[in-house]
Amino acid sequence: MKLLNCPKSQNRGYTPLDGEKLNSNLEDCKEVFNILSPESDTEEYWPKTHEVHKDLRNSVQKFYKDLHKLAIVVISHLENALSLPEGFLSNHHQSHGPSTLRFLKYPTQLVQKNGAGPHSDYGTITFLIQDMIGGLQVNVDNNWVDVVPVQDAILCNVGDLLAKWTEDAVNSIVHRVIIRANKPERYSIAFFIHPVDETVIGDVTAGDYLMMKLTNSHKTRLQNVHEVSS
Ligand SMILES: O=C(O)CCC(=O)C(=O)O
Ligand SMILES: [Fe+2]
Repeated sequence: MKLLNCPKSQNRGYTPLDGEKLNSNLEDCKEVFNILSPESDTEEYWPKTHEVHKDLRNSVQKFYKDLHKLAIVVISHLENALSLPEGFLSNHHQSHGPSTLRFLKYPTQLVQKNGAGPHSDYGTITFLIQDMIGGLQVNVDNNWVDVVPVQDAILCNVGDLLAKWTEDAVNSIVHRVIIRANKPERYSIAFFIHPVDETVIGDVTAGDYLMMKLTNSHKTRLQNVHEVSS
């Protein structure tokens, strides 16, 4: 199956195993497929329809919309819990905004390897769905603690912009993925909920912050099209 590589200035489409570093000091070992909102999604980044199930794109777009609705509910509850005015956070999110749905695959390794380097997520909140293989860890007081997979659970992480926005009433958490030796390949899905680009948070706009973080994590891309085993 052929997939168009993610352009450096954007966060969409396919990123190969060596295409991204979530922590500048470490090579990641993961494949990624990102989609933006259905309104800004274009066919060119998808595999050709004869290579995948014909409903794949529609189902993923519907999944995006459902997750976005759920995110607005969670963000509204957060406003309430943090005694913020109604709409203070939620009004700055739109279903056709820059939130990103990401599918990740971590291949089997013979020795333990870094899957995704230590980082915090960039946006408002992240929903994370992981399979039962394990390897996700959060950093608590300088110790790595396993996030033990729970069937059908959705994890919710606080992102950097939400921490800034709430003046650290909530904090983004540093996390990573390690690939333990001889484990089956691991799959996860992340939905990054980002405010619309022009939202001013502290001394930055959400769009500028996101662009700065994404540009740092994307390595130089040498090829445009990748042949991917399905
Ligand atoms: O695969 C995972 O469980 C985590 C991925 C992640 O943290 C990310 O893509 O930001
Ligand atoms: Fe993350």
